[in-house]
Amino acid sequence: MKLRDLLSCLEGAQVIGNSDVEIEALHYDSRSVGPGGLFFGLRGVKSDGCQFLEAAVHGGAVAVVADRPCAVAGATFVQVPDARRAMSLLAARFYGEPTAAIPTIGITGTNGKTTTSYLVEGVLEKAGVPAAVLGTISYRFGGKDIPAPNTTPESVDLQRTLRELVDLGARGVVMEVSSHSLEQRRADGCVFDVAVFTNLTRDHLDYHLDMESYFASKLRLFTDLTTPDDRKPRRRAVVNLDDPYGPRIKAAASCPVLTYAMAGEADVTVAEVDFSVNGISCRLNTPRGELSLHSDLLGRFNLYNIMAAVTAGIALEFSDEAIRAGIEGHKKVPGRVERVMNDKGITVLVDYAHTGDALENVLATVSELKTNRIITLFGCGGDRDKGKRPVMGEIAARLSDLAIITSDNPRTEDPQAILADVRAGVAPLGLKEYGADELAAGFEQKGFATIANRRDAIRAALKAARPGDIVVLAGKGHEDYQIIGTQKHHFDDREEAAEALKEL
Ligand SMILES: CC(=O)N[C@H]1[C@@H](OP(=O)(O)OP(=O)(O)OC[C@H]2O[C@@H](n3ccc(=O)[nH]c3=O)[C@H](O)[C@@H]2O)O[C@H](CO)[C@@H](O)[C@@H]1O[C@H](C)C(=O)N[C@@H](C)C(=O)N[C@H](CCC(=O)O)C(=O)O
Ligand SMILES: Nc1ncnc2c1ncn2[C@@H]1O[C@H](COP(=O)(O)OP(=O)(O)OP(=O)(O)O)[C@@H](O)[C@H]1O
Ligand SMILES: N[C@H](CCC[C@H](N)C(=O)O)C(=O)O
Ligand SMILES: [Mg+2]
Repeated sequence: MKLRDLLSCLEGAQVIGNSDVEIEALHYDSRSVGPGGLFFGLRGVKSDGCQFLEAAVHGGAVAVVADRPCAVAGATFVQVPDARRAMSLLAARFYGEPTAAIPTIGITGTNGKTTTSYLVEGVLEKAGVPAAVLGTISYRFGGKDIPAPNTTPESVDLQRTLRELVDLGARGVVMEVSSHSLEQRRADGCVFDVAVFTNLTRDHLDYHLDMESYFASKLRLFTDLTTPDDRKPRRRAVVNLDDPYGPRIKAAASCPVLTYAMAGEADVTVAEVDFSVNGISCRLNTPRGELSLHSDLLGRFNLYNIMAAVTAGIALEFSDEAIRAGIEGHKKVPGRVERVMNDKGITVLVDYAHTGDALENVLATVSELKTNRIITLFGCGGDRDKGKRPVMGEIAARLSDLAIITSDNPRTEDPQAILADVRAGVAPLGLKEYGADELAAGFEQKGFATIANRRDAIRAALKAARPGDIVVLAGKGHEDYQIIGTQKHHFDDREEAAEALKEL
C-alpha cells in the first residue's frame, strides 16, 4: 500500500518527502525492520524509539513516523500529533480494518477480564458468531492458538493477528483490553461494538503511579474508543455499577450504557441466587424479563463475570437462549480456580489471583465451601506494583489457616526482597511462623511460612495438608513458566502439584 493511501485515514499528519513510497510492513522496533518498512519512533519506558530512526532506515525503512520533529536522511518523514495512536490507526488500515464489520467486544477492568471473555465467547458462539478471543491466555480462533506475550498486544501485532484470525473464519472478536494497552493506544484501531467494565482495584501502580491515572487509562475505552461511529451504530458500554468507579464511567461514556449490579439499581440485577460447590444457579432481572441460568463457575465474583457477559449479550441483541446456552457451555478458563485431581482427599485449586482484591475474593469463596482448613500459597511478581505485596500478605494470612509465602515471577528483583515486602503485611497479625521442615509434620495452629523456592513451597503446602483441606496455589494460574532474572523457565503449578501429590 502506498504511504499516501495509508495516511489518508489520519488527521494532522505532516509529510516531508515522497508519500508515494510503497509500504510493505509496519514496525515499532528498529531491530526487526526490513525493506519497505514504515517505522514508528515511540517513546518507551526504557528508551526513546526516535533514537533508532537511523537504524530503522539502515534496516530498510522507507518512511518513519514520530510525534516531534526529527532529522532523518534517506526516508520520508511523517510528523503526527501522537505516534502511538497513529500507529494503531494505520495498522488497522494496513490490515484492512479487521474489526470494522464484525461484532467486537472489548473488556477492561482489574480482575475478571479473561473469565468474562470466555463467557462472552460462549454467548457469541451460540448466537451463531464464531469469535476470535485475544487475551492473557492466548490469541485464538478455531484450531489456531497463538501464544500471548501480552494480554493486549502492540497495535501492529494486534491488527495483524486480528486479520489472520478473521481470515481463518472468525466472525466476531472478544478481547481483553488492558490498562497498559489503553494508555499506550494499542487498541485505538479497533472498532468496538461493546465495551465492558468489570471492576477497578489496586494493581499496576508501578506503571500508572496512582489510582486516578489507572482509572483514566481504563476510562479511554468508554470515551475515546467508543465515540459515535457509523460503522457501529448500536455501540454500547456495559458497566458494573457496584464498583465505585462504575457510576463515573457511566457518566463519562461516549455511547449509551447498560448496567449490571448485585447491590443496587441497574439494567441487569439478581432476583435469586444460590452459590454452592456445584457452581452458581441464578435468576436475573433484565430489561427483557427474567433469565435463569446455571454455571459451574464458583463464587460471588464469578456471578459478576456472568452478569457482565449477560449484559454484553443483551447489548448485542442476542436471544436469551443464546445467552443462557453460551454461559452454561463456555470453554473452561485455564488456571482460574482450576482443580488438580487427586486421590488424597485434598482439594487443590490453581488460581490466577495476583491482586489483593482477587485473592480476597477467591479465599472468601473457598471459605464458604470449606470443610476443613485452608492453605494458601502465593507470591508477588517482581518488577511490578510493590504496594500490593503487603496487602496480599495480610489478606492471605488473615483468610487462611496456613499461608505460605513464596516466589511468583521474581523477574529482575531479589526474591528475598519481594518476600520481605509481603511479610511486612503479615507481621502485624502476630501469627505463628513455621519453618519448612516443621510443616512436613503438619500444623495445628493458624500461622504462616516463607519458602522462597516455589517448587519446595508447593511440596510443603501439600505435605502439610490433611484430607478435607483446601490448598489454593495462587498467582500463576495458567502460566507454564517462571521468570527468574531475565530467564523464562518451564514451571506449571498444576504439574508441580500433581507431582507433589504423587510423592505423598
Ligand atoms: C511497560 C510496558 O508496557 N512496556 C511496553 C513498552 O515497552 P517500553 O516502553 O519499555 O519500550 P522501550 O524498550 O522503552 O522502547 C521504546 C521503543 O523503542 C523501540 N526500540 C528499542 C530498542 C531498539 O534497539 N530499537 C527500537 O526500535 C521499542 O521497540 C519501542 O517501540 O512497549 C513495548 C512495545 O509495545 C511493549 O512490548 C512493552 O511491554 C512489555 C513487554 C510488558 O511487560 N508489558 C506489560 C507490563 C503489559 O503491557 N501488561 C499489560 C497488562 C497485563 C494485565 O492484564 O494485567 C498487557 O497488556 O499485557
Ligand atoms: N470479577 C472479579 N472480581 C474480582 N476478582 C476476580 C473476578 N474474576 C476473577 N477474579 C479473580 O481474579 C483472578 C484473575 O481473573 P481473570 O484472569 O479472569 O482476570 P483478568 O482481569 O483477566 O486478570 P489479568 O489482568 O491478570 O489478565 C481469578 O483467578 C480470580 O481469582
Ligand atoms: N499481566 C499481569 C500478570 C501478573 C501475573 C503474576 N504471575 C506476575 O507475574 O506478577 C502483569 O503482568 O502484571
Ligand atoms: Mg486477563
